[in-house]
Amino acid sequence: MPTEILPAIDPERPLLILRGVSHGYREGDRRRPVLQGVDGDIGEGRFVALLGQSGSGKSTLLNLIAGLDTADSGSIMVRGLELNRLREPERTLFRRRHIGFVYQFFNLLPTLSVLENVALPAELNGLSADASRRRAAMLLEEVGLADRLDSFPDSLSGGEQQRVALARALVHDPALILADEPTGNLDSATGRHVLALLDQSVRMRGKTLLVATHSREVAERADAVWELRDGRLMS
Ligand SMILES: Nc1ncnc2c1ncn2[C@@H]1O[C@H](COP(=O)(O)OP(=O)(O)OP(=O)(O)O)[C@@H](O)[C@H]1O
Repeated sequence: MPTEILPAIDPERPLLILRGVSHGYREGDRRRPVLQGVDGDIGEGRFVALLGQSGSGKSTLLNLIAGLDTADSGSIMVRGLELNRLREPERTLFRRRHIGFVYQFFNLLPTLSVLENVALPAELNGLSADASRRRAAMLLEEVGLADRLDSFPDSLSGGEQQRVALARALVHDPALILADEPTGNLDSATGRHVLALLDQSVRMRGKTLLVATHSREVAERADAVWELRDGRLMS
């Protein structure tokens, strides 16, 4: 698929602007609303924690920002690029190029080695196999896994798998990192380590981070806290 079809993002424009974002899911013959007019802005290099009760719509919002789904109405702009105007193949390219995603259950590919898992997003963005592997190895060293490059994900602990997932989210130098309960499946000490690495990606690499979480500890580290209540953001 040619990468040229993705409209350019403008580095001068605000990183993320949400205006009146609404979304619901079909339930029988009606649509049950989940998000009902979400407004919010995130500037470059900020760490925002997204809180809200179970079922309040945190994952729904992250999926919309990642371009995995299209909002029913409203506007989601990433550096001037209006996601709701993109067609499916463009949204795939947008996500591949500009988003790093960290999931609660890691989502590593079991048949690829640790190094291959991390190198893949860089290769998908057109970097050569050699350069992708070099960059992947460097990031894996930074998260303390230099000696596990040839291991397979199922031989790693949860915390190690999440560190691989974090390296994978950074390898293609995305504009925005989205993390959905990244510490939710880890014990508290391991969760703290992963949180410190996420925080480092903001403080040292200037990355922008939006983390859906139930953890007060994550919220305390963040620059700002968004809380989803009744389909809207309270800040
Ligand atoms: N694909 C889907 N089809 C139908 N309903 C869905 C779908 N995805 C989510 N929902 C519903 O939308 C609501 C919001 O779900 P979502 O996963 O976004 O909440 P959440 O805040 O991330 O919850 P949690 O903290 O439990 O992960 C829930 O009621 C959920 O059942």
